[in-house]
Amino acid sequence: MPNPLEIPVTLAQGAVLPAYALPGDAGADLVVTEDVELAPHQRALVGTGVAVAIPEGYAGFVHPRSGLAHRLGLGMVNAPGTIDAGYRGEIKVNLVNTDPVTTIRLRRGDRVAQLVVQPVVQVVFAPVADLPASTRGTAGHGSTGGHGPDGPTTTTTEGQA
Ligand SMILES: O=c1ccn([C@H]2C[C@H](O)[C@@H](COP(=O)(O)OP(=O)(O)OP(=O)(O)O)O2)c(=O)[nH]1
Ligand SMILES: [Mg+2]
Repeated sequence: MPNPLEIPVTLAQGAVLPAYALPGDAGADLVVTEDVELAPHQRALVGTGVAVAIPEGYAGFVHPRSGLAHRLGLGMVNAPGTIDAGYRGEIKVNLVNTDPVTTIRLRRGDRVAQLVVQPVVQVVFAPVADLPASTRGTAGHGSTGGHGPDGPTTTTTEGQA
C-alpha cells in the first residue's frame, strides 16, 4: 500500500485538516467546529468540518483521545466510530461526558478525537454445518483467568447508606 496514502479532503468554513501531532502517530487529530458544553453524563453529536473520500479497501476509525478521557472523562459513545470508504458526509463525533459531577466545556478548534485509517477486508460469510476445531473452542468471557485466585474484585454502592 502507498505510504503515505493520499486521501481527498474537503473542509467546511473554519475547519482544519486532520493532522498527526507527531511523526509516526496512528491517529490524525480532529477538532470540533463549535463550542460544546456537556453536563455530567450528557452526550452530543458534534461536527468536525471534515469530509473525506477513503479509498476502497480502507476505513477510518474515530477514536477518543486518551488525555481528555483521563483528565476530563470525555468519551465517545460509539468508540471507535467507523467511517466507511463510501461516506462523503462530514465526520461527526458522538461525544459523551462520563464524569458524574463536572461539566466539560469544549471550545471550537479543540482537538477532541483522532482518525485512524486502516486497511479492511470484506469477507464472504459462508454458512456451514460445523466450524473447524480450534484450541479455544467455545471458551470465552474470562475463560483463561487473569482475575486473581478469588475472581475479579468488584465494588458496589448498592445497599450502602
Ligand atoms: O463516529 C462516527 C461514526 C460514523 N460516522 C459516519 C460515517 C459512517 O460511514 C456513517 C455510518 O456509520 P455507521 O455505519 O457506524 O452507522 P449506522 O448506524 O450503521 O448508519 P448507516 O445505516 O448509515 O450505515 O456515519 C461518523 O461521521 N462518525
Ligand atoms: Mg452502518
